[in-house]
Amino acid sequence: MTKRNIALVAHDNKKQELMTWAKDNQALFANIGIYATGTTGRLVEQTLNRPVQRLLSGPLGGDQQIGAKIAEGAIDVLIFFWDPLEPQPHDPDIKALLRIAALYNIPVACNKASADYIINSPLLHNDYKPDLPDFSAYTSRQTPIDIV
Ligand SMILES: O=C(CO)COP(=O)(O)O
Repeated sequence: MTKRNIALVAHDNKKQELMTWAKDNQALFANIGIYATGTTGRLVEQTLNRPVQRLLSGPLGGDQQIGAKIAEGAIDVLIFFWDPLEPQPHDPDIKALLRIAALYNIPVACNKASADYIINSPLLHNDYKPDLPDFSAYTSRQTPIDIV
């Protein structure tokens, strides 16, 4: 079976909830690679006692790095417990990450209920791969752009 990679991200007020969820589902992660933003990743490593591909902290560019990995096809699922009650300084980056996840047609969970659905989905544990959208109409322009 193709190896899956999951991205785990949580805002500060949601980190405890994500760690509890990750611990509760530890067995289901056994054969899945984990990417995470900096602080979330450190906590996941401690909680699950396993290595994680840690990127930068979210406010320092970590959300954008996760987004870039999704665009490269390296991440299959995004579990992002974002905080609906507190403004974040890097809100544009968060929005960009959610946009990229939608664009590349990967499953996204924003809370425990949706994360439970995804992690228990048989689709995650077999060879199912969502279709990649057809971007051919958007790839490099065939005609030069006139700049006046
Ligand atoms: O801010 C984040 C996501 O937007 C998460 O970053 P940290 O995991 O470094 O706290």
